[in-house]
Amino acid sequence: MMQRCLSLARQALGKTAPNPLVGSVVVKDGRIVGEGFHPGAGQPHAEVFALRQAGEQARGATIYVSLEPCNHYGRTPPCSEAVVKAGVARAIVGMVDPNPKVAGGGIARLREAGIEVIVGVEEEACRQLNEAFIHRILHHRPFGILKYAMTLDGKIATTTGHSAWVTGEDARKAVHQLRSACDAVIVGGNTVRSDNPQLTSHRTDIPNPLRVVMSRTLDLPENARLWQTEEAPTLVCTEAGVKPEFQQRLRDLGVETIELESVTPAGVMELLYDRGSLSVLWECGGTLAARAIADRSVQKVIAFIAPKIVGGKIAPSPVSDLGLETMPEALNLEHARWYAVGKDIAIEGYLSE
Ligand SMILES: Nc1nc(O)c(N)c(N[C@@H]2O[C@H](COP(=O)(O)O)[C@@H](O)[C@H]2O)n1
Ligand SMILES: [Zn+2]
Repeated sequence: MMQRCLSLARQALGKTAPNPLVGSVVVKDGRIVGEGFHPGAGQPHAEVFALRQAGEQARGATIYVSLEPCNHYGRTPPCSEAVVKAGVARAIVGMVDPNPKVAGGGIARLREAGIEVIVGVEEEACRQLNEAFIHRILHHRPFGILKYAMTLDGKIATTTGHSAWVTGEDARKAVHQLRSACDAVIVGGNTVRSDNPQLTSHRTDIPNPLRVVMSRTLDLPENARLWQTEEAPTLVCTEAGVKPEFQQRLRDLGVETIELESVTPAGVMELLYDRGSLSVLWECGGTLAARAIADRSVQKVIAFIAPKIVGGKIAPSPVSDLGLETMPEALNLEHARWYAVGKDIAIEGYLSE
């Protein structure tokens, strides 16, 4: 049943920021009588949909929910009260809500009302689904994911800068899916000039992230595909007073421009936090990736590795200088795992906090 909650919750991937992904199921006499998920901020929570569908059958039933029911008035009233009012006998909760406004209060309220509560069922899977929400709540920053595709000899392009395509079709589709699950995707000016990317999900049935370009100099092409594709919003971050006429031309094309005091990864992550982002995908080149890692704007790394070799002394690699001199200084990914994606493999893991 908790797995069912998780797959319901996933239906809203990329749509709930700054809220978590949550699914809920109401079970009576071994049969599902109600289910729901949280579709997005401002809309009812998962439990409310599941209880609504269950109606009178919720009385004496068991409710499963992947995140502790909330116990506060936010954009919506507390779910704990809705669960109590519905006369549910038992609640099975995936994980405690790290939001300080909840943090065990929802569970305490249910117990106080005489409801039996079991906490921590499929907890690992529940935590993983909401890793970005947990990070955002605890660190007041979006969760940063660095994604890159490289050859077996660690290059993201040839010595001439040619990079289309390092990996095969399956890995590219996986990246489109990943973009759709994130709230923003960031590149630097170099990537716009060299790759001219679209940075969309390339599908109409899944969401697109906000596309963010970091460029101190605004040395960017007038006809980049980013300004010519309207299916996703675009934000260009630059410094005060840089190329005002070019900024105006971008705005005329529907691109938002913003002047920051300093265009650093941490500065842009702060801006995206203020705008409610949960997860941010870094799809940049090696120089910006190194800066993002150095200022702790990357929490997770997903590397796609293609079984091909390009060689070349000056061919670019996915992360440039981190100032490390010996192998023991290397950043080891925690909880690393690998899996096949078509003919390529993906390795992912977490940078320690
Ligand atoms: N248990 C649970 N189910 C859901 O479907 C949810 N969206 C949440 N979210 C928690 O409540 C906070 C948001 O509240 P509002 O949508 O503003 O009313 C969010 O931060 C979570 O703590 N919980
Ligand atoms: Zn709620």
